[in-house]
Amino acid sequence: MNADFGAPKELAGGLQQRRALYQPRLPPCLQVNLCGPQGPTVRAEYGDATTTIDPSCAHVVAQAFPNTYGQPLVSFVGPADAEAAAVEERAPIRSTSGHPICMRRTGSPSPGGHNVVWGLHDAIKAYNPKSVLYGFVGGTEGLFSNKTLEITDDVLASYKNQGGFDLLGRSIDQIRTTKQVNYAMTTCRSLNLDGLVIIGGVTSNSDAAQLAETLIQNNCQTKVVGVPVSLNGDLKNQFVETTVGFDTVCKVNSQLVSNVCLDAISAGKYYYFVRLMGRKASHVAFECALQSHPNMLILGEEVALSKLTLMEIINKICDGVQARAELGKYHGVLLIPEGLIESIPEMYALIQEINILHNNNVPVAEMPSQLSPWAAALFQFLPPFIRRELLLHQESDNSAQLSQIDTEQLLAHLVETEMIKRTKEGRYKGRKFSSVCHFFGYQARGSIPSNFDCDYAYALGRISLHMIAAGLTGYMATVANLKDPVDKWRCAAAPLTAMMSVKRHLRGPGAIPIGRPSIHPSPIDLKGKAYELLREKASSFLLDDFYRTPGGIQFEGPGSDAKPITLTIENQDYMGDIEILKECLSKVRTIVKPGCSREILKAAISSMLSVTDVLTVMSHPLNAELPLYHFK
Ligand SMILES: O=P(O)(O)OC[C@H]1O[C@](O)(CO)[C@@H](O)[C@@H]1O
Repeated sequence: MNADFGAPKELAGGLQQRRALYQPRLPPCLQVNLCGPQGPTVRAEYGDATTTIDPSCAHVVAQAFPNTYGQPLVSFVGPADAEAAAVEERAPIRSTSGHPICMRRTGSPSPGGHNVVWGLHDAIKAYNPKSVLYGFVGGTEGLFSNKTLEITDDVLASYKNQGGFDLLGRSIDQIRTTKQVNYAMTTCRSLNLDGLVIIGGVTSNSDAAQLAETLIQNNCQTKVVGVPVSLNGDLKNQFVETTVGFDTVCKVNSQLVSNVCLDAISAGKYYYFVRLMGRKASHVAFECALQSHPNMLILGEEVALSKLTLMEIINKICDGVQARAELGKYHGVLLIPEGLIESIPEMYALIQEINILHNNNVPVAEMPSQLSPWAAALFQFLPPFIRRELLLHQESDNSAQLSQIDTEQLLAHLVETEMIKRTKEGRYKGRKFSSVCHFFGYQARGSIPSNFDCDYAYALGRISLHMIAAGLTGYMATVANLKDPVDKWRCAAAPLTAMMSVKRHLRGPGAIPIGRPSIHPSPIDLKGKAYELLREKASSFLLDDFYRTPGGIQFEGPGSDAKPITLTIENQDYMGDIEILKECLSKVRTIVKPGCSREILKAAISSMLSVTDVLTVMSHPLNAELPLYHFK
């Protein structure tokens, strides 16, 4: 374990130091703490009782969480003057911010994670300066073994608005077994904690729900609160619009992808196969495609829905390569999510067989010989590097180690083989196919967080304190209206059980046990507006080299308040966007002549504006009137 957790960091002059001075903007209801130590506090308002996201399993969730199921939604509002409480009258709070992370799935470092701790610290001190905030060093293992670091202004100074999660670190990814839960409970008791804040994605927050329930059952007073932090962007539901870290990671990766696009078109000789992080869901790859317009994007969700086989995917890519060759183009960029491999039906079945062998403690060297005949045949067909990677021990959610499987190399290898075959058969007459592979994974995770992630994370940290102060347990801190400026954000808390569902999955041949209730990753909405837009543009992306260069993250000036396209589009209120529409029109005015045809207008809009703007213009009720409206 790193002994230097919490040690002051030397910040590079210029940008890094300047970022440390950035003061996150606060949603209105949280600004009250700025009124000074005697100022009023935030008030919790209780709404309707909740059930679960999937009503068909409400009874299972209710049974598993008898004390925390059905709790009401809570929203936080500014104070009523009469209720203003002097700081001195409030009892101090002892809270910790655990980062129960680790392993490989949830809780991995996400840009913005430090600001949750900072927000919580500032809120706890504003609540009562005598309150104490501890962080568990080394993540979950620090929680189990009660290794804490007191978070103070001095400790935080060089971590504000900085990337990574090196303030507290990470270890394993779960608080799940009875032993682990008991260790956590012992720590909560021995520190006499009022609250435990768990920062992470779907897995960490599912574990938080279980811990909250267990603590109540064991009369432990510590309140457990979850905070949605995950670069994967897959903790998304009617209560949670996005997770902290997703915006930054997509911006960094979009820049890298667009750099590769420009390189591809400049050199004109390589196909770049780029794999992006995101676990089972493809949100990161999807957002990066909307930002940078690569030639192809293979979404895991599409593959799973259409049950595309590996060879069908390869043929689809080869058809694209061939269509481009007919236009004289021998370069291109293809994006894939790391979860693609598990979305391919036969690969999924193979991975499941390997998992069963792992669960039965079969030595890795003996596994290939114990596969079923069809799985063994598929396994033998795969290149040796993929075989080795597939045999790695699975993650705690039974999935393969997705970050370690070079799916982009597998696809590039099979595409090359197929293109050679097509050449030999006389079906392809173009130049030799050449590929270069990349995995854009870890390089984005430690990035300096965007303004959006800084603000969002800091607000969630502050909300956590108000949740603990209100006595909430088994809840997640949430912020609504994220697509709008911060002064329109609404702060709330939603019961973790309300986000749960139960998945049925096979654990052994023929067995049909029911999974435990948990928060599951949300896939891309294949009926959503963003996906519809991407589909509309797919053939133009494939053939026209419609690359877009969003550039690096901006911290000041134009672009510094840009939000994820998917977040914006899915929450777009077209009627309310007349201002954006007008702005789009004024940009278009500079390149098309009055009275031009609708097609030219559409092309101009597409080439000049971001996809968000295009969608805004094209879907706006005034769209039908556009030429008249604007050009008369
Ligand atoms: O750092 P590790 O343990 O390799 O974890 C990698 C995993 O973490 C994530 O970056 C975030 O959950 C995933 O996209 C990836 O599969």
